[in-house]
Amino acid sequence: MINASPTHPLSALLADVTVRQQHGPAAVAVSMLTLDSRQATPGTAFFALRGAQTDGHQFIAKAVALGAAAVICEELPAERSSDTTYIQVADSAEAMALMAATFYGHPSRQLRLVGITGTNGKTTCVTLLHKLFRELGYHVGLLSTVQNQIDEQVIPATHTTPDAIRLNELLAQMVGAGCTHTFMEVSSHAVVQHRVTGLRFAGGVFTNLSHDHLDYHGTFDHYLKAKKGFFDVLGKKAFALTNADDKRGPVMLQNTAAARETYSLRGPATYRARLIENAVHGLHLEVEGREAQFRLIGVFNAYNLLAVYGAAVLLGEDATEVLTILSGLTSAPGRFEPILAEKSRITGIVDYAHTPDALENVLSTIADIRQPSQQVITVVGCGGNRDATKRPIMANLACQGSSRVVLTSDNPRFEDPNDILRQMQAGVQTPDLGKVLTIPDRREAIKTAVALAQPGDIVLVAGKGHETYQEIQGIRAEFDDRKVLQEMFDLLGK
Ligand SMILES: CC(=O)N[C@H]1[C@@H](OP(=O)(O)OP(=O)(O)OC[C@H]2O[C@@H](n3ccc(=O)[nH]c3=O)[C@H](O)[C@@H]2O)O[C@H](CO)[C@@H](O)[C@@H]1O[C@H](C)C(=O)N[C@@H](C)C(=O)N[C@H](CCC(=O)O)C(=O)O
Ligand SMILES: Nc1ncnc2c1ncn2[C@@H]1O[C@H](COP(=O)(O)OP(=O)(O)OP(=O)(O)O)[C@@H](O)[C@H]1O
Ligand SMILES: N[C@H](CCC[C@H](N)C(=O)O)C(=O)O
Ligand SMILES: [Mg+2]
Repeated sequence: MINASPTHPLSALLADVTVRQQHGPAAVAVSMLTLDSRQATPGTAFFALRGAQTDGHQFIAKAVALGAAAVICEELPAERSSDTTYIQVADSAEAMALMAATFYGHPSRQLRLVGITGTNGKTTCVTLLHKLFRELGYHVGLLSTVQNQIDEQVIPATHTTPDAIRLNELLAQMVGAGCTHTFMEVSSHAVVQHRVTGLRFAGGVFTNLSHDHLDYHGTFDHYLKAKKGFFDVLGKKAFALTNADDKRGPVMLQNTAAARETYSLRGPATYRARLIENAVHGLHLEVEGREAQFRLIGVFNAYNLLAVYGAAVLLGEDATEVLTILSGLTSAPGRFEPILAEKSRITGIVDYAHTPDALENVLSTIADIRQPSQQVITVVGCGGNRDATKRPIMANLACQGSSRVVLTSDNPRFEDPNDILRQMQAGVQTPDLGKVLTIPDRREAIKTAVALAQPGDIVLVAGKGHETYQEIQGIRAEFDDRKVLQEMFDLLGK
């Protein structure tokens, strides 16, 4: 983690940290922070984190051998170097976040930082907010699954929410570039791993909660608590905006000190909207008494638009101006992105639906806007080394909403793709068996779906959205659903 920040005395970096034990001088100079022993150099502070795969405490000696000036850990090693200062804390990840914020000069305090959390819709909302605030004339930062941005400058993203060191480094760059606002996704992993601890948020937004990541969180209740943890620590000057129509929406705000605000398409709320039409050319909504046409499609996007509208108004923007700009915006890449076959009028849709709820929403949106003559052919897979319990559910949902389904691979990672596909097949009900094909190679699967499509039909390719790779055994090979779909339209003369 290279940075150009000046050197800080360790004692200054510990200002917000409760130290259990200290061995060595606190005046030692720290020029870099890292959570990876392999990145340690002289002057580095190394944080020993307990991870999902391994325990960073095992690598303390390695970091010290590479010159680490300080080690922050939960358990002190028995053998210690006299050239290194050892700090024992209750939670290394928490200490890392607090120290990273101090190291980078608390950039979140110099921005209006808004975090969006929820199972689905985070990328869509932060991307819309970034575009909206750019059009409103601000310098704006973005931290999202697809990419990070400072105004129009793109900085590739490795995570939905970066680790605390990288996150504060990026926020500091945003401040340096004159940004006044930053919109970021807050994943449940990020909350649990203290990636956002110590940041000052101007607001938090909740989209929805449904089945995902049970591999990591263990139970739905733990997953809910992770999301709620974000609102629990918001300050009293912040706003907490929640989806009143989601069963878990009100729960999120139970223990927050922030101002409680709500949005709803169904009942009373701070920000209310009414669906007038969900059509192939976009949504027609009435938002707080004003009618507006939007380019985004699907009732779920009415929620995203309303959340964005509410957040913008809570940040002090003019409601009419916000609506006018929002009505012209397009969605994030790979979210209900159309790929059209000109000759055959087949509509390809690439969408990042990788959870049961997202897939159900996308398919019901297609059902709402399609003509009765249009058949829906769905290509879908489930990620490897991720929540396996969603596999049979997603296969069944694909069958419920489609005339034909091609089950295929989606980043099998270190799992055998055939195992994943067998688990998906287990969710297919007997009457649906005839409509399902299983083709592990994603390119072949898309080709087959295009070959099956009749003129005018709809081919939904779900799960990878903006992703430009297929990850197999740790290797990412180039793969873009949008390009492959277009390639197959051309190849098959559609
Ligand atoms: C499950 C998970 O969240 N893992 C994250 C976690 O890694 P980990 O717990 O597996 O780490 P580990 O391999 O056990 O290692 C423990 C510690 O030892 C250190 N180490 C390890 C080896 C060594 O030689 N030296 C050394 O110091 C590691 O740097 C680490 O600090 O901490 C790492 C550092 O921050 C992350 O990069 C890593 O993200 C992995 C790559 C990942 O795939 N995460 C996904 C699941 C994730 O975070 N997703 C969410 C979004 C989900 C959504 O959008 O819905 C996200 O925010 O991106
Ligand atoms: N408000 C919503 N409710 C339900 N489903 C949604 C909503 N918004 C988007 N979706 C569906 O979820 C998919 C992912 O959307 P998006 O990328 O905005 O979510 P995300 O929360 O950022 O996901 P991730 O956790 O992977 O970062 C979309 O492609 C769409 O299928
Ligand atoms: N943020 C999610 C994205 C899943 C996207 C899907 N294509 C997959 O690879 O499983 C995750 O890392 O679990
Ligand atoms: Mg996202």
